[in-house]
Amino acid sequence: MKSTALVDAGTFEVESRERPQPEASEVLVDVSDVGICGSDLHWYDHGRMDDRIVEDPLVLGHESAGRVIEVGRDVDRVAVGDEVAIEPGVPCGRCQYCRSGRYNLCQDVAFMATPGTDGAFREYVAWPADFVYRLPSSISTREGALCEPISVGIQAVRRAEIDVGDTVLVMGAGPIGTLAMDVAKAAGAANLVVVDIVPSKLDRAAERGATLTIDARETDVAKAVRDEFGAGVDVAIEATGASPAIEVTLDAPRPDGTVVLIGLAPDETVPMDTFELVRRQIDVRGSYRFANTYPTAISLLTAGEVDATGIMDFEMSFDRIGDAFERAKEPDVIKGMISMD
Ligand SMILES: NC(=O)c1ccc[n+]([C@@H]2O[C@H](COP(=O)([O-])OP(=O)(O)OC[C@H]3O[C@@H](n4cnc5c(N)ncnc54)[C@H](O)[C@@H]3O)[C@@H](O)[C@H]2O)c1
Ligand SMILES: C[C@@H](O)[C@H](N)C(=O)O
Repeated sequence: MKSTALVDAGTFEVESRERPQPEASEVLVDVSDVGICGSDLHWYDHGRMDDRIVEDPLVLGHESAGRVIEVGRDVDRVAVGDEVAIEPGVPCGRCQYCRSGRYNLCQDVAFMATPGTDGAFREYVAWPADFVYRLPSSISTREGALCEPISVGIQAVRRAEIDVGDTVLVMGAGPIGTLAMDVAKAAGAANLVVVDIVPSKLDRAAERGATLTIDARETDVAKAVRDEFGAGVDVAIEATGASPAIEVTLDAPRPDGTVVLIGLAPDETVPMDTFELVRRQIDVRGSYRFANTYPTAISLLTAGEVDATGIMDFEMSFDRIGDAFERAKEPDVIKGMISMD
């Protein structure tokens, strides 16, 4: 089968590999669509992330979907011919986090497109059947591939415990912030404030339902929020990973409000006014990956509550993966897709 691996920062190599054989509990998926995630771009640009280094060729891509073409002998939850979304992280199933349903915190997880676990930029993936989800006929595999970033949004909204009628600020209108906004709306948020520094992304957020958009380069966000909503927002979700944006997000909630941090700022130390956080009794929560979210993502797509297609800016074929990665880095792009067929 054809596969594309990152061999060094900025260098992909097309490889011919053995087509994988599914084990008894696995399925073989003919991959049809893969989204390009910011972390794929990070691996591509730097060949490393925090203390993890790409030493052996690594297949990127962890937002994927396709068609089941073979099933292992113990598999009965999906069948040959089913279109499925692939959940990219397979946890150990034995640790305290797995056993309590918080498998996103498993320390022994095999997560696609991180050193040691190949991702989906290859023709076929053999994957545990428990981590593939059948897509209804109304959902395309292109949309299904985006169950992954939708799941990041669902996890954050669950962590935020959003209530009906809440005012929610989302910092960052990239794929994660935009999809988190959709999920927050589906969870009952009445006012959705979206902040970014790219005007076209703010326009798109307004088109899909943001009630207020703020350009952080021109406006004092905390003041704008207080002018509009008095004491501040109920919930602020950080989805940029940029230090100045994280600082502003921490300042956005009303007393007793909540901040959920999704954005990763791996090389930065972010100043935090702990006195103010304590005085205003703010809950600051991290949100890491996701657990038990794929069925919800599929339901939200089916109900039309999340618009995955609306964030897709372009689709390129597998043989143009290098061009696609370069295009995906442009600031106006929210999501680039690779069509594997
Ligand atoms: N916690 C997790 O499980 C998890 C999962 C996926 C992604 N992430 C992280 O979430 C963050 C967002 O992911 P993404 O793929 O949407 O990233 P992205 O880079 O595509 O989007 C980030 C957005 O933030 C905007 N931005 C940058 N600086 C800003 C500032 N100072 N003020 C306002 N907006 C600003 C950018 O213009 C962009 O639209 C990243 O840090 C990513 O690593 C975390
Ligand atoms: C969760 C996933 O989207 C993220 N990029 C990660 O690697 O953790």
